[in-house]
Amino acid sequence: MARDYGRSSAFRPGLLAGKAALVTGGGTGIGLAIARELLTLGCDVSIVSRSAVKLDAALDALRRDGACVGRARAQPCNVRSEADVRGAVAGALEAFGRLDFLVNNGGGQFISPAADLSANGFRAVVETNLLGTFLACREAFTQYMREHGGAIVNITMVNRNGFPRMAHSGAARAGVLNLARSLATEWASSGVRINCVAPGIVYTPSGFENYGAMGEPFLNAVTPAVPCKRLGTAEEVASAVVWLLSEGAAYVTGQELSVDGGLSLVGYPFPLADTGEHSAFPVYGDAAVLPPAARL
Ligand SMILES: CCCCC/C=C/C(=O)SCCNC(=O)CCNC(=O)[C@H](O)C(C)(C)COP(=O)(O)OP(=O)(O)OC[C@H]1O[C@@H](n2cnc3c(N)ncnc32)[C@H](O)[C@@H]1OP(=O)(O)O
Ligand SMILES: NC(=O)C1=CN([C@@H]2O[C@H](COP(=O)(O)OP(=O)(O)OC[C@H]3O[C@@H](n4cnc5c(N)ncnc54)[C@H](OP(=O)(O)O)[C@@H]3O)[C@@H](O)[C@H]2O)C=CC1
Repeated sequence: MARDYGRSSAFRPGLLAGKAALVTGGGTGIGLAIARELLTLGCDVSIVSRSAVKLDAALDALRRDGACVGRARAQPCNVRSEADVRGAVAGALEAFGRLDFLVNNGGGQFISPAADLSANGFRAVVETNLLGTFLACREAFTQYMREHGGAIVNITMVNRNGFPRMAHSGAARAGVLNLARSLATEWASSGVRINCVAPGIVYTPSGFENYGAMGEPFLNAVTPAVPCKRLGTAEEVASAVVWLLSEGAAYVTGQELSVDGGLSLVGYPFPLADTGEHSAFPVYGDAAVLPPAARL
């Protein structure tokens, strides 16, 4: 029987009652699923992103959702803007009086061979994913968590072997993980934990719209490469985020949890065939000993 993951939770009801969270990119896809899960467990949630239209639609859906127990609010914020991020954290605190949890989910990238990336395109992706995460962490810490403790989860990406055609994003996400490790140590004395969740390929209509015509061929190529033979759901990512925020993860900090159906165990999100011809790759020794099947 199909289960409605969007309206139920694997966690006990009321688990996060009396807590408050800020979720960046909380109006769509994975961020919206995280907001919904937190609200279902009794947490008050501020969602922020650039588009007021997306935020309004999300807020409307969350407020109509009978499973959402906590209070929801929204505030436009571009995480690349220091002033916006400062205002988003201040707004969340003003509304709910506390900020126990921060989820840095807002982000993204575009597909491009590295050789074609402009400096501005590289900068846009690094600013969105790495600078934006840093700014939100710093503001949450200085405005509230330094005195009161808290838990932070950053959404990164399965990319430990790099991410061909998304080199800008792979570099930024690796930076986010290293940032998390530094902050986990620096801020431990304030009772702040910080971890990352690295999704594999998760189907979100909003996320894949971003890739236009390139999205479908990618899906066709990647699904067979996942050991679980399917893509992930936003709710599967949200569930991992909630566990890391919860007191059940009290001894976990500075870590990255992959939610990827095993994809990180077997290679790249992009099939190697997609990275071009390899006949130019040099050989040392006698190339003639390699049978045809050993050299494509
Ligand atoms: C199919 C593979 C899936 C793999 C798994 C991953 C899935 C996901 O992550 S799903 C999430 C998808 N959602 C998003 O990515 C949404 C957020 N993304 C964005 O907003 C943009 O990608 C952004 C991060 C680049 C920010 O855009 P914006 O601030 O609007 O950027 P500008 O228009 O100011 O452009 C700056 C710079 O970047 C170049 N650029 C932007 N888009 C593209 C593109 N599609 N292709 C090539 N270049 C692009 C743009 O040209 C600018 O550079 P210059 O022209 O040199 O000034
Ligand atoms: N889906 C997948 O397979 C994977 C996704 N991820 C990451 O997970 C996160 C969520 O992705 P997903 O839900 O799939 O896709 P979405 O496109 O639905 O989510 C991206 C969200 O980030 C927000 N956002 C983008 N740029 C900014 C910005 N500058 N300031 C504030 N908010 C911003 C967007 O809202 P708005 O446009 O209103 O600003 C949107 O809500 C992203 O960081 C994504 O890269 C990682 C690995 C795989």
